Amino acid sequence: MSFSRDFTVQFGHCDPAGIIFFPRYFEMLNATVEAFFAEALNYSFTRIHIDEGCGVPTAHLDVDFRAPSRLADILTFTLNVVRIGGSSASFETRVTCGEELRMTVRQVIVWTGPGLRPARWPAGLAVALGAHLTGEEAAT
Ligand SMILES: CC(C)(COP(=O)(O)OP(=O)(O)OC[C@H]1O[C@@H](n2cnc3c(N)ncnc32)[C@H](O)[C@@H]1OP(=O)(O)O)[C@@H](O)C(=O)NCCC(=O)NCCSC(=O)c1cc(O)c2ccccc2c1O
Repeated sequence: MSFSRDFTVQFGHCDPAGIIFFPRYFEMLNATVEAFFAEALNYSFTRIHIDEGCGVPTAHLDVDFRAPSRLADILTFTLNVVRIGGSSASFETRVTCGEELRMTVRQVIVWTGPGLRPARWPAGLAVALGAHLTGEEAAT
């Protein structure tokens, strides 16, 4: 099951060349992941970070920029969970503007407990992530 979020490219997202500056994509990506945890997994960043003193830092990012984005473009970030490990999970996010592919991201996040050490996914969160698993692992 995919999770999607739309962002409109604003003036402040763009560089003097008139295209989106790449760190702004990563902020949108993080906003997508944050919304995915809150809305799809019912496990907000406030609960993770403030209430439980845990975290989900990104350990790995693999990114391809396929076409530039410009002011007023409406970008759709579509996130899929493609792997769930003991303490990590892999997300794949496609960024499109209409039919055009703008960026693809493969991201590994790691559940961390106190002291930012890796820890096994809490059982309920693993189940919630599993409900969103797509691809080969979901079929097995
Ligand atoms: C991330 C670490 C805490 C991992 O610690 P360590 O390297 O000791 O991990 P292990 O070897 O024990 O492996 C545990 C687990 O992780 C997988 N893994 C580890 N490294 C990688 C990697 N480079 N690529 C892919 N996978 C990796 C490993 O396979 C194991 O998986 P299992 O499923 O088998 O258990 C540590 O490396 C660390 O602290 N790194 C620095 C993290 C960091 O600074 N990231 C950038 C800034 S943080 C950030 O951007 C961010 C912060 C948040 O709070 C977020 C919250 C929510 C969403 C996103 C956030 C976010 O992006």
